[in-house]
Order: sequence, then structure tokens, then C-alpha cells
Amino acid sequence: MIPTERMAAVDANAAALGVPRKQLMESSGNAVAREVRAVAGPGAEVALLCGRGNNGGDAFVAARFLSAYDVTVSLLGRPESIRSDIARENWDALGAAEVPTETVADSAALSLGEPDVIVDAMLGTGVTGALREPERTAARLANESDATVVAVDVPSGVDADTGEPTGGETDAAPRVEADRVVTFHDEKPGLGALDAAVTVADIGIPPAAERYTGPGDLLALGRDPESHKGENGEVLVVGGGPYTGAPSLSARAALRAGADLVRVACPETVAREVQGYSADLIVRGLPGDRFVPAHVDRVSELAAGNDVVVLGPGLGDDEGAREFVREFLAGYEGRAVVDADALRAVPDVDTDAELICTPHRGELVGMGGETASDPDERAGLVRSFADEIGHTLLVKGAVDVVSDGDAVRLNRTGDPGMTVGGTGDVLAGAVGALAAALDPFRAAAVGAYVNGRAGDAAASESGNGLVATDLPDRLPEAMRDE
Ligand SMILES: NC(=O)C1=CN([C@@H]2O[C@H](COP(=O)(O)OP(=O)(O)OC[C@H]3O[C@@H](n4cnc5c(N)ncnc54)[C@H](O)[C@@H]3O)[C@@H](O)[C@H]2O)[C@@H](O)CC1
Ligand SMILES: [K+]
Repeated sequence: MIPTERMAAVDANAAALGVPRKQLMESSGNAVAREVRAVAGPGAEVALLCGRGNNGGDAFVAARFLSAYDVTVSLLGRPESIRSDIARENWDALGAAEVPTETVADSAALSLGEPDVIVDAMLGTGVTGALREPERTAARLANESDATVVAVDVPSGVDADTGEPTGGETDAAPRVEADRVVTFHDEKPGLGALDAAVTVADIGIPPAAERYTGPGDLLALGRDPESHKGENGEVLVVGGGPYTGAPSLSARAALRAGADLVRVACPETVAREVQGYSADLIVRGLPGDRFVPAHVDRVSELAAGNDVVVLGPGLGDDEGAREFVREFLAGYEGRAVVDADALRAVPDVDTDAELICTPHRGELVGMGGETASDPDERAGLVRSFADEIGHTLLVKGAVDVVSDGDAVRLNRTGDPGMTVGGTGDVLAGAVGALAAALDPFRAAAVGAYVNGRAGDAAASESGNGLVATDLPDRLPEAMRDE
């Protein structure tokens, strides 16, 4: 089962793996033709109703695979209005294949005749709102016809995620009532509820497009261009004590990963140094040189005004800091990224907070989790441990494993040079900023992907001389969709 949004991401990941969309369209069209062959023998009359999006493009391809049939391709709209290059190229290819085509500019010109099969390729997952003309009339005619109606991907006017009419239940607008649906790659959540036979066609999307993060995962980042300061996330980094570099790196990474405001709560002894790292940070010094339980109230107060807390960078592993983490988490109900020395406390604390834990394999074991050398086995172990602790895990390694206890995603961006100290602090900060906008699982997966990409870019310049401070400023480029 794959929701529409995830399908678009997987599609983009497939393209990055060398299987571009036009190739997928070829496979989709081929699958549609196969479905037509399953319902009618050679010579049968087939009417293909095609929209101007890629759903229509699938049918242009199908028509080329149906040379043994009496095929008519009807384009609803003008050829100039075909929306993508790949659909237009397939439209143009129909001429060479001598497939009869017609264009239907308005509904008055629509007549279907008496075909044996109608292929509904008007609208797929790109539909918005109720069917407009001429699709609306075409859907009504298809529903009234005696032909077997084969829908491409999803019946036109049906929401693939919900199965509901796109115009809403109260709207009298018709949707296509298909006899059969040939959908691509995986079952869609909304199709099960329909009174139609659903075929899932494998269109050659490599399993790696789903298994690993890729540029498609960045589609989740689409920011609202109208947003104001503060709407893209406020992050509080809680760390420092024995180390000053760690909280500074996390904070800088959070800013570069898109947070609007980043505050750092740290012992006053290191506050000046953290502030010196970046004038863009708001630094709150706490009495003393280490975190202690007496700081919990003040930090909780600060945390309440933020979307996400990044807890742990540079905290140190003394008993006071450990107790601080336990008491803070016990009372915190928001979202937090937990890293480094704060990780050990997580399995013992009863908290209502929503946590993203970012251990490396050693820290995972320290938390009570297990690891394995076989990647599949390791992924399974991470998943069940995430389920057990009730939080999202991002386990760092040559291949990172992300799981919320249900879904699992692997990430293979990143360079061996990134084993240098501090890159984990950058990751935690980036995930913190992302978690202000995305759910924990996606924030972790996208964070791992972009952090690794920033590392790859840095390594291409500095090789093994890469240092963690090279990474934050490379995040914006790494977050850009290819
Ligand atoms: N991995 C994928 O996602 C793949 C998708 N493919 C096909 O691509 C389809 C999605 O393509 P598109 O994103 O181009 O979307 P559609 O083909 O669904 O078309 C969207 C276009 O239709 C028009 N439109 C939208 N709502 C309308 C309404 N209510 N009434 C009339 N016109 C309306 C708009 O011009 C819009 O741009 C899928 O359903 C599938 O058939 C396949 O080609 C292969 C792989
Ligand atoms: K359709």
C-alpha cells in the first residue's frame, strides 16, 4: 500500500537511480494494454479517453501496444495543453504508429460510439477537485456505456488515498465507475473500497527507490513561500559543559537546515564561546559549568516556546548531567532529538515526549539495543527496538537505519571521512530543524540524507581532511532537490 505523496517521492528516487519517468510511463502503458487484452480479444473496439497529464500519457503508450485492436485515442483538450514533455512525446509518437487520434475541445463534441472497452486515462493522481468539462461529460458517458471500463492508475475523479470522489461526497459531479483498475507499483489506499477489480502492475521501479532515501524524499520539504519568521521552526539546543563545539555545531546546523530561530541552553562557563561561534544564535547561560537537575525548571521553561529540543550535544557523562536528562524528559511533552550522552537515559524514562534518538551503533548497544553485521538483520533489529522504546531511531553507520517501529528507511549518503568528531552533532541539529516541519520518521530520514550529502560534498573537496565545521554551511545545497 503506497500513498500518493510517497509514490511521487519513490518515482523521483527511481529517476535518480537511472530509471526515469518516461521509462516508467512505457511500462505503465504496456501494463494498460495487457489489461485490455485480458478483457477483449484482437479486433475489439477500444476507446481511450486521455487527459492532458501523465495519466493520459500512459494511455498514449498503451495505444502503441494495441495494434491488433480497433483503437481510437481521444485527447480531452488541445495537444499544446499536454502538461509534460514525456506525455507530449508519446502523443507525437502516435502519428508514426498510425494510431487514429482525435482531440475533443468541448463536451458537446463528445460521442463515444459503442466501443467494447473504454480506457479511462483522463485523470490520475494529479486530480484536484470535482471533474471539470469535458472530463465530467466523458465520465458520465463512460458510466452509461455498456463497454468494460478499464481505469488507468485510479478511476478519474476518485482520490487514490481515500477512495472518495475528488469533488466531495455531496457533489453531484460524476467520477468514473470502473470495472477494472490497473494501478502501478503498489496498491493505493483508496482503491480497496471501490467496486472494481484492481490489478497492481510492476512498472520496474527498483526496490532501492523505496528502501533508501533519495532526492524524492526532499519533496516533503516544500516550504510555504508565504511563511513568516518562526513558522519554519524554533529549535532549542540543550548541551555543552565539557564540550563547547558540539552544541555550537548542532545549533548552526539547525539554522542551516531551515529553522528560523535557534536558541542554545548551556552552562554559563561555555555560553560566551558558543555565542562566539555564530552571531545568529540566541544563547542562554545556566549557572555552573555542567548540567545538573537544578536546571530542569529553567530548561523546561525555555523548551516550552520551541518546536523541537535537541538534547545531548557536548553534555558529558557525569551523574548530574544524567539525572538532568532523566528529570527533563520525564516532564517534557514536546518533540526532541536525543543524541550523545543523553541517549542512555531514554529507555529508563517514562516520558510523553516524542523522541528521535540518534545513536551510533555503540550508543545503540548502550541503550540496550542490538546490532548485526547483516544490513537486513540490522534494519529488523532497529525496527523492533524502536517499537519497544516507542520512539523513532536513527542509527548512524556506513548505512544509516531509520525506523519509527513500523516503517524502515535506509540511508547511504555520507563519506568515510565523516567518522571525524562532530558530524553527529551536525546531524542532530539538522534533524531538529526538520522535525519542526516533518513527522519524526521523515525528519530523521531526510536529516540523514542531507547530512550525508553535505558530507559527500565536503569530502569531494577535503577528502579525509574533512572536519565537522565544513558541514553546516553545505546543508542548504544538500537540501535542494536535484
Ligand atoms: N510513479 C508515478 O507516479 C507514475 C505515474 N504515472 C502516471 O501519472 C499519473 C499522474 O500524472 P499527473 O501528475 O500528470 O496527473 P494527472 O494525469 O492526473 O493530470 C493532472 C492534470 O489534470 C488537470 N486536472 C486536475 N484536476 C482536474 C479536474 N478536476 N478536472 C479536469 N482536469 C483536471 C490539470 O491540468 C492537472 O495538471 C498517475 O496517475 C499515473 O497514471 C505513470 O506514468 C508512471 C509512474
Ligand atoms: K484514470
